[in-house]
Amino acid sequence: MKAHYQTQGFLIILSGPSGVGKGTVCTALRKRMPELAYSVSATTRAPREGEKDGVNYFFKTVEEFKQMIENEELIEWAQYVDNYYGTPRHFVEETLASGKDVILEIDVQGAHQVKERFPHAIFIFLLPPTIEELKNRIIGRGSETEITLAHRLNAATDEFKQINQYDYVVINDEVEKACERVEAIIKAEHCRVDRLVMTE
Ligand SMILES: Nc1nc2c(ncn2[C@@H]2O[C@H](COP(=O)(O)OP(=O)(O)O)[C@@H](O)[C@H]2O)c(=O)[nH]1
Ligand SMILES: Nc1ncnc2c1ncn2[C@@H]1O[C@H](COP(=O)(O)OP(=O)(O)O)[C@@H](O)[C@H]1O
Repeated sequence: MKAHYQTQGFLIILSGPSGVGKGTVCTALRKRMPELAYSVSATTRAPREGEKDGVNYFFKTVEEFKQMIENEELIEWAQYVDNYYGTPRHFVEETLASGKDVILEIDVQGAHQVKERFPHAIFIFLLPPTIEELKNRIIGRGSETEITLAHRLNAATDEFKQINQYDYVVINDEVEKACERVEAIIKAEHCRVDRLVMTE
């Protein structure tokens, strides 16, 4: 008898409201788990100070983004507060096939689409300890005007309602603790009985 784990990598979805700390937790997680591949999204949003094309996002014009949708180059895409965001297909499929796990840091609408196409993906909802803290984090980041802040908080109220569609919830009270929880989830998922492959 030979036992081994499934050789295809796992698709991990880290989602949750804007400002909860998805980017921060993902960056810290990649330090803890360098074997985890991170999918860089395409967006029509303007780069923030310090953001680099191909590192934080692939920055696209609306025309370029629409062409990517047309060519089926995205596994999911969503319009979020006036901009388009989407996950390039090629990198995700190639990396999973090579046996590496891939993490997507995407909004709740996108996570919903991924669930339809990749039902075995691992869905994690990152939750702020309180709404007040969520607001403070968005304000603290200094990236929003009063109007876009209000839009993001409104979107968050709808996003919380989707929490039951996720496999796991991780409260982002402290970055390191949240990372430990996500790491524990990924490691446990690798040992699930339905991931086991037995041969003679
Ligand atoms: N559906 C989808 N959402 C994405 C993607 N990339 C980023 N997002 C989400 O879009 C929202 C806005 O992202 P961004 O403007 O960078 O703001 P921030 O995440 O709040 O810093 C966030 O909820 C992101 O997680 C993607 O490829 N697909
Ligand atoms: N656990 C935490 N405690 C305090 N501040 C945090 C925590 N996680 C993230 N932050 C801060 O909150 C803000 C939003 O985080 P960010 O990673 O940009 O969120 P998201 O990617 O979900 O929009 C940033 O200023 C970040 O430094």
